Amino acid sequence: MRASQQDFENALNQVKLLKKDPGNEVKLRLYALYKQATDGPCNMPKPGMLDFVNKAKWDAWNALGSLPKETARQNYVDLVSSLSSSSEAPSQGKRGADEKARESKDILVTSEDGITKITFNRPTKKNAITSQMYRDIILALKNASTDNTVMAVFTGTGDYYCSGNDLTNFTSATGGIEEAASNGAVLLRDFVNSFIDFPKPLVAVVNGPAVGISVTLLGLFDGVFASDRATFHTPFSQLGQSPEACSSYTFPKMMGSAKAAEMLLFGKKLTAREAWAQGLVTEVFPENTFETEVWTRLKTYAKLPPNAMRISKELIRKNEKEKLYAVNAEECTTLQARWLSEECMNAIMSFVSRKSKL
Ligand SMILES: CCCCCCCCCCC/C=C/C(=O)SCCNC(=O)CCNC(=O)[C@H](O)C(C)(C)COP(=O)(O)OP(=O)(O)OC[C@H]1O[C@@H](n2cnc3c(N)ncnc32)[C@H](O)[C@@H]1OP(=O)(O)O
Repeated sequence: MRASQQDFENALNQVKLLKKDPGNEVKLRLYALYKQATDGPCNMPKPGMLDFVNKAKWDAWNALGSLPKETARQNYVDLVSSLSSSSEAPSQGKRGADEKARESKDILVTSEDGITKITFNRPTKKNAITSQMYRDIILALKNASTDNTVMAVFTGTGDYYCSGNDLTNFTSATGGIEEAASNGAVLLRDFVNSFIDFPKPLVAVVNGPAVGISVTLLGLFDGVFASDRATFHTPFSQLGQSPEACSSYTFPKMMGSAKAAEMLLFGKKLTAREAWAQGLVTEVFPENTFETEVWTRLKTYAKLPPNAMRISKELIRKNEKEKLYAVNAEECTTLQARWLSEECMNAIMSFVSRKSKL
């Protein structure tokens, strides 16, 4: 839900009431988001190099580029509410730019060397994404879009990159199935929009097999580095479901309709090299040197001028944005109906109730 004028005013009042003095970095983010929300993109003349205070303010505001006023307002409200809750929980450590930053159980978020690393961290379930993990990722991307890191990188703990949506999300939801489907569609739309909106380079380090939504999202990434052990599988028809994360648009555009249908309709699982040949993967690395090679590469990329990368990304993506929002909305409406279908319910029940393989 977008922040209303009232939310914004409440946030402004709350800043005055915050008991805990936020650090300079947070103050600068608050300043920049406030200016962007009220005045739009940075219109302040660039201060001289020795005018440190105004230069820091200018840098923070200018780094927001053409972030829409509405989004800046929302980010401001979210930042204030996260500060308010952390002031109520004094045991939480201070957030620094180049240190391990935020942690939740199943999604790890760290910032180091200018990179926000977001890790699917549920290896016993092959990193399947729960409802809470969707929400954690939305928040992590929102924070990373305005902090001082240069890019965001997704990866997985253990042998899998991610096994897609946790198929028990619906069976464990409280309330009726229709309500769960409706809530699921809203959550999914917000989740995918947070990838469409992410302003900095977005990279996936695909350390192992990827299934479902973790594959379809890759069409919204700027770089996909895969181990040669990775596979890419979207078994939507088998699950009685339909594609999401704008893949009904990005996949045919990227690989042509025949190859997109092979994945999205017939559920063909691709090897890393096949995915590379279809343009879904940027580069494939041998498993034994994968981590070292990829992270060395990413650290080099993270030293490139951040504003240039952000502006170039905006140029590459901006003509597609409205289309992507529309595709996302339509896919979510379609899925909401699919989740209530017999085909889908049967598929989910058969996964949930499958016998032990022993
Ligand atoms: C209130 C509403 C909330 C809604 C939330 C929003 C909804 C957004 C939905 C977006 C649409 C997304 C679609 C998709 O992503 S479709 C793809 C879904 N994923 C799958 O179909 C994969 C299912 N899993 C498997 O096929 C196999 O587990 C896999 C091939 C991945 C691995 O097989 P393997 O034999 O190697 O390992 P296990 O099967 O023994 O798995 C180990 C344990 O992990 C559990 N597991 C794995 N994947 C999932 C999953 N996707 N969901 C839930 N659990 C998963 C598996 O059950 C094992 O658990 P146990 O050890 O406890 O048995």
